[in-house]
Amino acid sequence: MERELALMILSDYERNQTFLNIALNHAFQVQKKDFSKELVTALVYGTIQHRLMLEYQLEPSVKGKRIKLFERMVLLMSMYEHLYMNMPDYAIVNEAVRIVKKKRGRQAASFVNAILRNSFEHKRSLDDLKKEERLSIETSHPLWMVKMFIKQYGFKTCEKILHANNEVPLKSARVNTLKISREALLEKDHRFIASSHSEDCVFYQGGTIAESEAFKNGWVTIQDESSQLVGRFLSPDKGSRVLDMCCAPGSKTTHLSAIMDNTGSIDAYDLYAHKIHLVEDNAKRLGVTNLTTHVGDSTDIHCFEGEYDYILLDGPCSGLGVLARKPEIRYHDSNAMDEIILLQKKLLENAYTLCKNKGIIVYSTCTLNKKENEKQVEAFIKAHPDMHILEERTVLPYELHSDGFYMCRLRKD
Ligand SMILES: C[S@@+](CC[C@H](N)C(=O)[O-])C[C@H]1O[C@@H](n2cnc3c(N)ncnc32)[C@H](O)[C@@H]1O
Repeated sequence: MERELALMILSDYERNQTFLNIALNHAFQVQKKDFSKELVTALVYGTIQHRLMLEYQLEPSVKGKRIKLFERMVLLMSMYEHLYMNMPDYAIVNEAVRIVKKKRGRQAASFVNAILRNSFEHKRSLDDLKKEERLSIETSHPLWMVKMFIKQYGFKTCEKILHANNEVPLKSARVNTLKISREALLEKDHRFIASSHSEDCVFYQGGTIAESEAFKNGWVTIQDESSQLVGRFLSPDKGSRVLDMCCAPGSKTTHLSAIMDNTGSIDAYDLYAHKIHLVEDNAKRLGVTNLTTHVGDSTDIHCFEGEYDYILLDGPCSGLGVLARKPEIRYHDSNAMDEIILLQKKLLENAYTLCKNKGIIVYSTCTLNKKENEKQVEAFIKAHPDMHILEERTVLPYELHSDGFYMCRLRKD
């Protein structure tokens, strides 16, 4: 049951080039029978997370053969179970053959059977590969990304980042202090434990956070710990005027409201109407009342120029800090990054125009690509000598077992 469902999700992902969480949520919603969500999630995410290693191991047995999409996903998932799930080989092969026979017929099943038996018997060594290629296959990150991280962070740090990207992310949430204190939440539900690194963060040891009473009551919202650091990095004063230029789905906007205790005002923009609805739903659940949402292009907002006390620009980015949560991002086309860098530059330019004198801007991204982070800010302050860096921080994914994040606080004066 779980394996069939996981294969359906993997095939949907592969065919439609969708995001894994979207494919997963869709399948979970339509599935009526009882099944282990945890096992399906582990099979799907694990297969995509380790894809390069799985393909490397299968390559000698499949070389030159045309393989249909469904069979390809069966081979990858079975190889994942073989290498990473501690399952006996006969059980993996029997299940794969049963499923392929049911969906594709006898011939396809015997094809899969032969390939799996052959590749399970002959584990391929990585010893002859160059250092960078070996790291690329071993951790399943494309070679261009490995080279980029080595260049920007050095080999040792790069190695730690890549391994951290293959860990299972913690179930983190932010306590919504508009409704409850962290102490009171911990008292009410012992499945939450406090993080020692930041004041609003808790980790959940129960099932799904979104199904907990605490979530339904608006006491917590799902947010990674490093993302929570961004709101505190801006720390707008109570009663101040705040602009959030790229707000959806609203994790940081609603955090800013909590920090301001619902005082002052927040204008929150996003380019897409359907995403603004998510922000509004979150704001309602969390009891946020100082927020006005707008659908709009933040490179092109002209009202209230020079009037905002605080601006958050948590803009679009390549997402290379969240590869544990969204493993599929690592296989995206690297050329898209140049376009994003240009968009970030335009957004920063407009942040400058909208910020008042002595105002504060926090620029943040969930990527570790320095061209989108340090280099972007460097070019920005060069163009605007009245902007000064107050503090700059990069959180690497292995430091707090969180997403990787970059944040920079700047003042205009
Ligand atoms: C990293 S996400 C923001 C996450 C959000 N700050 C949070 O914490 O929930 C970037 C957002 O920027 C939005 N975006 C992209 N280009 C934009 C633009 N030109 N103007 C406004 N929003 C934009 C995207 O739709 C996306 O929702």
